[in-house]
Amino acid sequence: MVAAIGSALEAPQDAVEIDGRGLVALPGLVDLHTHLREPGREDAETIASGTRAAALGGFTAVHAMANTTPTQDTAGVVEQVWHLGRRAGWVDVFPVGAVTVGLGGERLAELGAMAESEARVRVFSDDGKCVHDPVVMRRALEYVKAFDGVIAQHAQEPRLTEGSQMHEGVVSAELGLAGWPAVAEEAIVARDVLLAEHVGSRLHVCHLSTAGSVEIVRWAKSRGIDVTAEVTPHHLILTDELARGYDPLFKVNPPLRTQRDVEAVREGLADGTIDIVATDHAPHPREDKDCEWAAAAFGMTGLETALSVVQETMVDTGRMTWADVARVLSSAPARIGRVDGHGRPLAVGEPANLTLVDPAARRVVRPEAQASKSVNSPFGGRELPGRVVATFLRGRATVLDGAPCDGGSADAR
Ligand SMILES: NC(=O)N[C@@H](CC(=O)O)C(=O)O
Repeated sequence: MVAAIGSALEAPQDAVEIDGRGLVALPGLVDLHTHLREPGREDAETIASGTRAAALGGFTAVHAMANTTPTQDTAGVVEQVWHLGRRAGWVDVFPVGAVTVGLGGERLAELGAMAESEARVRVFSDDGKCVHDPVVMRRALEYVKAFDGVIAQHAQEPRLTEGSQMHEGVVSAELGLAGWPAVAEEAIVARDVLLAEHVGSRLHVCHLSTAGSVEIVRWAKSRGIDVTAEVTPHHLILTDELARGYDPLFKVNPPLRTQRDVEAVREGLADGTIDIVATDHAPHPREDKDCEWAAAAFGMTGLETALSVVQETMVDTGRMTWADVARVLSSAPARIGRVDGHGRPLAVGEPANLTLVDPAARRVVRPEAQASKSVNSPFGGRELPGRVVATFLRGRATVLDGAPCDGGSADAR
């Protein structure tokens, strides 16, 4: 808990002192969209390794996506993930529940049991797959109203994206790779905001990536529809031009779009149409990325670079203040996920979930030196601004001097 704020405070003798000159203090960051891969793909990431990466990125809470093996579609599996998160001790792990059994898109999973479980699930998503059947989506939206849950939709019309490899446009035509058209995202976003309005429920749009989706969400909000949206760091900075080298590090779902889309999502984030930045940290082992483009997995890591990318694209360009960063990376995701004790203002009596950032620092990203078990970062070798100096979870340092406090977690080493 924050005991006091001010200058010339009486600190206990054994207190650790940190020189905060030049640093920005943010409420601990909250990620609404992380793939921790455990259970099932511990070769890509474990809850311990992924949450250690999260702490190094300045996070104190992450939502763990449901596309694990077994799927997080029962109270038993979400409780297992929740317990493993507690045991690792780096951040609070909030499991996301699957919307449908096995992400199959047909039968609703046991949403109520997951909500009532020890994990207290409030965010439900088939992320990686779209809940494409409008009747199933409608039922899910209706069902979660009972416990103030939210459906986080991976907006991808499946028929329009069969075999898709990258954004459909000039570059895909030139490279001869099957395209993933913007309309495949926008058609689902448009349908879902109308469904959310119809049943009076809460909708969250995962990794929104096109200019058209920004316009639809802007329209929906102006109509009073209860919709929120996220953008990933990579969609704020990278474009489909990067596919020209056929390097699968740049293969991701939804795909990297055009410069016009990048401009639109930046503008949408700055004006509040897009509520949050979420990492969509999607670790994959080398063998799933060191192969030809068409065979490679979709996804990129992001927990350890997210804050730097937001600084580069939004703060250093003058589009947002650090107070806005606290909103889009902490208070708003905490509110959408209905998590207690995170995303709170830095004030006396509040839990000391806190991140200290040095905005003047610069560093070259070295994926091999990161804490994630996987190295599929699209930023390897790139210089980015900002450095997380310290992270505190309920007053306990998880990161100090930019290094993990491994004593905090027996499982994480
Ligand atoms: N974002 C990605 O490219 N990949 C995600 C799931 C997905 O959204 O396809 C993953 O789980 O790897």
